[in-house]
Amino acid sequence: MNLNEPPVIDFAPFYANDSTKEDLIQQIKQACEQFGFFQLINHPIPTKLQTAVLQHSKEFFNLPLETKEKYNLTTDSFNRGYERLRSQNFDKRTKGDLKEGFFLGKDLPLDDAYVLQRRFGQGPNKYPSEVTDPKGFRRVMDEYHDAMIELSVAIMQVLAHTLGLDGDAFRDFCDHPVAVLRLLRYPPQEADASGFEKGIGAHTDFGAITMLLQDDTGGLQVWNNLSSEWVDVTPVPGAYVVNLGNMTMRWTNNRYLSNLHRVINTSGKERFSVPFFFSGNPNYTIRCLPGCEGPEGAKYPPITVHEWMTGRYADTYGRSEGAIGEMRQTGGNV
Ligand SMILES: O=C(O)CCC(=O)C(=O)O
Ligand SMILES: [Fe+2]
Repeated sequence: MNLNEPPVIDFAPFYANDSTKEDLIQQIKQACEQFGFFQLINHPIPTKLQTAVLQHSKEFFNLPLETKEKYNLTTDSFNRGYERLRSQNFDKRTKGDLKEGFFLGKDLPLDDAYVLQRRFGQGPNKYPSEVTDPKGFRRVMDEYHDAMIELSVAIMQVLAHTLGLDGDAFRDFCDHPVAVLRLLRYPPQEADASGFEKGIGAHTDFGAITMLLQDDTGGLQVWNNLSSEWVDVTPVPGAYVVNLGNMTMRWTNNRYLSNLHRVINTSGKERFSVPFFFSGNPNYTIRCLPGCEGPEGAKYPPITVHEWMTGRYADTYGRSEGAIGEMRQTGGNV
């Protein structure tokens, strides 16, 4: 059976641990093969926490530009903080993506072993002090980050099952992971915008899985390989849009798709979304999984998470060794 758009899947059977779990595994497997995208409902993240994240995000983006710029992520090499409008560019025909962002991760002290080793994405957060409740902002973001790591581990267990592996096959990958929370705001596109203008140009994600919370505005689209067209990922209140990143494609030798997606916000109002990128332990080596080789063997050489992520960011953001350049040249995030 072919799907017209990524399916909405009930995650409750994961916790029920009864015969319905096998059905859940099969639904996710099919979605991974056809779209590399699905939506998850009945997951354990409380609606109240999701609402609080979106509210704090909105409040931060409402601050004056010069205040937001104080937290610019280019002031250090930890990849945390504010990313101004049009910083990233996934479509060279435009002046850059029509979105602004704010990156958060696990808030690690400077003497953490991974931070000292300058492992990718490890470091301290930046927290804005100009929002009305700075402590609340920090508490909510930290709590949400922890909860999203737990959900990521659960989804990685299901992915292992879909591939006929033990539930803990990705245990080492899930330890001390690179996990990035990205608050995003998309202003409405101008009515006279060029046909190329995008909130975020077509790209694939770098990590293992992304779990995206979106408001009810709409505008996210995914490529349907079977019908060769963009299809909407229709907002479902409280649901997570889960998509597979490049690492999962490498693990499975292309059995699972790391699929192209983009955002075009023609709604006439601003759109908020919050992707969470789960990219695993920086020292873990991604290699073709047992049973995925096929007759021609592995298509991709082994690579560590640190090397992969550093390379992908350098390609698409023009950064290297922590020095941050202009984020203009990009060949897409594939
Ligand atoms: O905002 C969205 O809906 C998509 C964001 C996205 O694809 C990304 O940040 O990689
Ligand atoms: Fe993405």
